[in-house]
Amino acid sequence: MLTLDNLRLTQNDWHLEANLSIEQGQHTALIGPSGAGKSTLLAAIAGLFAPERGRVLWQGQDLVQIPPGKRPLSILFQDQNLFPHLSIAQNLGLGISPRLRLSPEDHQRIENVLAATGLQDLGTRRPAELSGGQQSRAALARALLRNRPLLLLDEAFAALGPALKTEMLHLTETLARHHDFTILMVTHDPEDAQKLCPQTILVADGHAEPPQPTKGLLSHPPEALRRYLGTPASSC
Ligand SMILES: Nc1ncnc2c1ncn2[C@@H]1O[C@H](COP(=O)(O)OP(=O)(O)OP(=O)(O)O)[C@@H](O)[C@H]1O
Repeated sequence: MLTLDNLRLTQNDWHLEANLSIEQGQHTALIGPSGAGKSTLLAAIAGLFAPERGRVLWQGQDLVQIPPGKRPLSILFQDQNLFPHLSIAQNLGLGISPRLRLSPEDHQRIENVLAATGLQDLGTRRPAELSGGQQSRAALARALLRNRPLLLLDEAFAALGPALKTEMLHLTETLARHHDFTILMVTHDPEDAQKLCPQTILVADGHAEPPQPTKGLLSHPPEALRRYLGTPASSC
């Protein structure tokens, strides 16, 4: 279980508070107005942003003192952060050994995740030689190889066209179910939340609310969400 306990994040005069839990294996969307703090919340969970107070607990262990690279999670951004001068297989290998000292078993694991993400035979290419969708697959492959139980997606597929984005969401869901990953996904698209996430955290007005069923939240949005979605009050 992921628990945000009395968490408070601050940047200048902006604040966000969170008191909530997410069961292991759940797929949860974060949705809310621009600037509400969705990315900052993910960054705090990942250890890239220090909270003013509170705890981030995974399976009861407080992560706040654990450096980002050692936390039980992977984070995917829209900018896939692949090293341009390395092949895709080498980019993946860095996740196993920063000096690319890889055993035959490591090479086999890399081949396996490339196959699982539909990138078999593309491991020798550099990122620039892949399409946007294939680069997204490579970033997902890297997260799979890390095999950390919590997967944070910060608008990871937002730059892809609608069909490709849906394909990536389905692939992510299938692989996450297979590995029993817990997913937290920031999205601006309510349809993404509905496709992948049975529950959603609303981030608005200085609070990250406990998760609610996505369907109910989107069909009866509270005022802050209605303003953000542009839903007329009469339709609710
Ligand atoms: N480097 C920074 N220095 C100071 N304030 C920042 C910085 N980055 C973000 N903020 C502020 O922190 C708040 C939360 O920003 P954040 O990017 O987390 O929101 P968001 O909900 O992810 O927005 P969006 O949907 O537009 O990506 C905003 O008010 C923003 O202006």
